[in-house]
Amino acid sequence: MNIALIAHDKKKDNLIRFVQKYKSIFTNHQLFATGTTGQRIIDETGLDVHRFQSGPLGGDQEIGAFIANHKMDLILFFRDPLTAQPHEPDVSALIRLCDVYSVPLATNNGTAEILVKAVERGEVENRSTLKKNEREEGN
Ligand SMILES: O=C(CO)COP(=O)(O)O
Repeated sequence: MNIALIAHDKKKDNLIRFVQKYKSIFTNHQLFATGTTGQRIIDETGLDVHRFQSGPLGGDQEIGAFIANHKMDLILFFRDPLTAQPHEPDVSALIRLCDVYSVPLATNNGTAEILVKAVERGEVENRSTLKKNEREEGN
């Protein structure tokens, strides 16, 4: 399963703690992240992470492109709702694409807890498999 991990600056500590807590689950999946978030996860958890550009430099859009190509199965995006982001349009576009493609998205710790437990139980669908099945069924 391809999982994207993203956190705004004031939520990065929060995300790191979350990834450490569920490291045994994350270790079984392919992890992707925006640049700074990804580097911190690598440094502080030892997990293998594919890093995109930093969010303000296009990282959110790169993850969006993966979503549009059915290559991202889950997004955990620890957003900071109290700080204006210079790349707010990119943030909105990423969230919009999750809705366009029905990709599960958590924007806070509480929802992320629920989703990661669903991943552990094997309840989150793999997008590429889902797309292949739809093609075969002619949808
Ligand atoms: O800004 C971000 C998401 O919108 C996160 O980017 P960084 O992980 O590079 O800080």
